[in-house]
Amino acid sequence: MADEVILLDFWPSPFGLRARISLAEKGVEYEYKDEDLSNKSPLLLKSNPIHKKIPVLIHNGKSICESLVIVQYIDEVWKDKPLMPKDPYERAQARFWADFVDKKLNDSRIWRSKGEAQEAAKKEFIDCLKLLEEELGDKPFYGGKNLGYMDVVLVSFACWFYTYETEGNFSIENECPKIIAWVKRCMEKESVSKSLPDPHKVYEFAGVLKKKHGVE
Ligand SMILES: N[C@@H](CCC(=O)N[C@@H](CS)C(=O)NCC(=O)O)C(=O)O
Repeated sequence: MADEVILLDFWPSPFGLRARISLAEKGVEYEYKDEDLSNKSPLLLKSNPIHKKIPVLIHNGKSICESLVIVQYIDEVWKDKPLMPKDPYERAQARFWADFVDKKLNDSRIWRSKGEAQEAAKKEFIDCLKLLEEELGDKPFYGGKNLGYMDVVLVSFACWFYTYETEGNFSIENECPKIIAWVKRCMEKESVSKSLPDPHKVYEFAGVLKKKHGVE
């Protein structure tokens, strides 16, 4: 019997995008369900009762939560085009940098705030990207010759870069040209270019969110 794969997601979510890119890389067919996060579906509440967040992957009735866990699960179940490095040390490094992205890079103050808070967020963001540039080194991808786990984890934020730049009034390419060159390389992969939403649509969405939360 064919696998039943459902993804509970929300279109501009970088976390959901990690699952979408991984499933596309592996060529897995699935049912996509876009959630209204202000009115979460009973299925989402039942499948992720702890955090009540997207993404949730439901594979043959079993739910898997948290994007980093989901990407690793997808990689273990569908073995074609491995995302995780084979070597245990390199795997540990990939997990370390993925954790770094979630703890340090993911900061909505860069587009939601103004003044000092925004400047501080911008500086931290650029500092993080510079460290990530160093980690990439001369490799085409974090995964080496091919797209790997860390590439999937980080590139999911690329559709937000336009919002960060427009709201923060800076150019990521000027600050971190190697990161932008890497994003362009990732976008040559159909799994990435077909998954990432239009950055202008994301910007419009961010504007709506700011208005809703009373940020000018
Ligand atoms: N650590 C989680 C973060 C997921 C997350 O923050 N999801 C957001 C959308 S981008 C969400 O579902 N928010 C709904 C809520 O907080 O109620 C992951 O990596 O999956």
